[in-house]
Amino acid sequence: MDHKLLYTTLTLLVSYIFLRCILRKDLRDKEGHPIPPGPPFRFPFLPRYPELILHKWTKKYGPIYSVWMGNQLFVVLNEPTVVRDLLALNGANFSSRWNYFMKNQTILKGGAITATPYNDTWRKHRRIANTILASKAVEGYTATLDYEAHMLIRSLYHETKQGEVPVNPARYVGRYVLNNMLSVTFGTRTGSVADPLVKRALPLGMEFMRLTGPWSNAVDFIKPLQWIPTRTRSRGRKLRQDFLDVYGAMVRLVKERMDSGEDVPDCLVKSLLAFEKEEQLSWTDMCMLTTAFATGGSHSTSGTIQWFLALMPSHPDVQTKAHQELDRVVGRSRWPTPEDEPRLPYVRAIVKEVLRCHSPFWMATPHCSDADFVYRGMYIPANTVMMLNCYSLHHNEERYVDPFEFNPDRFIDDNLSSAESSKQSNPMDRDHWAFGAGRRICPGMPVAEKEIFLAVSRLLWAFCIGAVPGKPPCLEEYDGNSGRTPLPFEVHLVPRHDQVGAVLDAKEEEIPTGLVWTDDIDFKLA
Ligand code: HEM
Repeated sequence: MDHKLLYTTLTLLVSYIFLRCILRKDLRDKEGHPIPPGPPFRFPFLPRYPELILHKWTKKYGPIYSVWMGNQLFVVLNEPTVVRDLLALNGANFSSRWNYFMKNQTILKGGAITATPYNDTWRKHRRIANTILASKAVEGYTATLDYEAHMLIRSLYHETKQGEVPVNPARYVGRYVLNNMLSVTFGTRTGSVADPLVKRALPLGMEFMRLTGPWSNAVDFIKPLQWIPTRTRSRGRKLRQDFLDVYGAMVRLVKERMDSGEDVPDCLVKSLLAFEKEEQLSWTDMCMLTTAFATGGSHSTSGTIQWFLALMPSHPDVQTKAHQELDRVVGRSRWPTPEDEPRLPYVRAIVKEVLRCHSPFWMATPHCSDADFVYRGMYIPANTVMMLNCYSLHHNEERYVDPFEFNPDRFIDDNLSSAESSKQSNPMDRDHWAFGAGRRICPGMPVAEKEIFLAVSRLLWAFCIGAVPGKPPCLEEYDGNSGRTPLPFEVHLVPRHDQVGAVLDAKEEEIPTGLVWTDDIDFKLA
């Protein structure tokens, strides 16, 4: 073979390999059904704010399309009927999880419910979560949620010196939802934003959201990168250890309280310890299940309340309407209670609109298919990642008039809870998709909605929420790759009327029975 021929052959070979690496693969099943259409290239990761490029593809390729991430096929679902048909009606096939390197293999190692494949272990863990989080069980936590919402508003009122000093609400809101989750999970709470557990637990949640974007880590899609000891991989391993240390110490504490004969309030760990043998729960199972509640349940809810606070300064008209409703229904001599919820349709509508406009997860949590499937003449192979594209679903012009406008009025006649709404037969009638879909739908919906309602209604009852001059909260960019929270911002919380202080301080409420202050406890944090 002369040099020229060798050179040409090598060039052709390299070009062939290169093109195989960057061009999409056209898969078909035995009957010739093609995979859903999609962009012509493969990607090692998608750039920051992937929802923007995905939405452009929705406009181009329609209600269902496919994307190759390295050698892994993703199918993106953008229209309510398609989501219903695949994730709900064919849930037996589309309820597993893909084995992401960072989230599923490194940090959660297939645990914490959310990373568990669709199998008997998932069924067992999900049953436990459903029991703790069912609407009926949530009634039992109402006194705690009520108390924590009061403490949230009161600490904001005093620590901002009645509206004089602007505040970054992240720590306050973070502690509010963390305390709720600590009560539900461990039967305990923290005493102040300076508590070591607040300082330790909130950053762990943030680190998890930064490390686990469904599109953002090249290491998830390019296998050889998984063998290299990168900084990201070390961060993932450290985070797992931190989860085990922090929440392991908390589980141990509940066990000690129970062993010493203390009457620990009903909580997740109490149930886990009761079912430990019967359900064959390992120590790691228990630590990871509590991590799912304390981290997954806190960050998402806190993000939603922070988005609400970030949105309000640029929507004085919305605040005025909410204030009028609150004055009419609740008055100024008391604050709104959980019982007021059905009579505050505009406040409820604000909560739904925040979840639509600023879902804490634009891509929910991806599902995965177990077996080959054909839908509308398109082939979806086994082990395909099924992506619920909340961004496109929430900006669908057919479902929402002026979808990019923040307009709570669109939900004014919607008196269903999110859990009820998700069960409607016409998927176009569902309020929003922030809690996911199908068999893996968020089991925390009832408690999350109650927490958000209490915080939002009381913030509106107590304050006019305004921007710091020259520093409006940013509504376009955000922090996190899977869960998203606003970039750090400050607001002025100006008491709305002269009875706010008197009502907030009227009585020193008692901590709901059995909850102990963590200040008094040696947490043995590693
Ligand atoms: C605004 C608040 C919340 C939002 C937006 C939210 C959203 C989600 C989403 C999108 C999923 C994935 C659903 C799917 O795979 O289709 C999920 C799963 C989950 N959520 Fe939530 N969530 C919130 C609050 C909570 C709370 C308060 C808890 C617990 C107390 C919780 C516990 C869970 C668990 C355990 C899963 C895993 C379910 C499974 O894989 O079977 N979430 N959530």
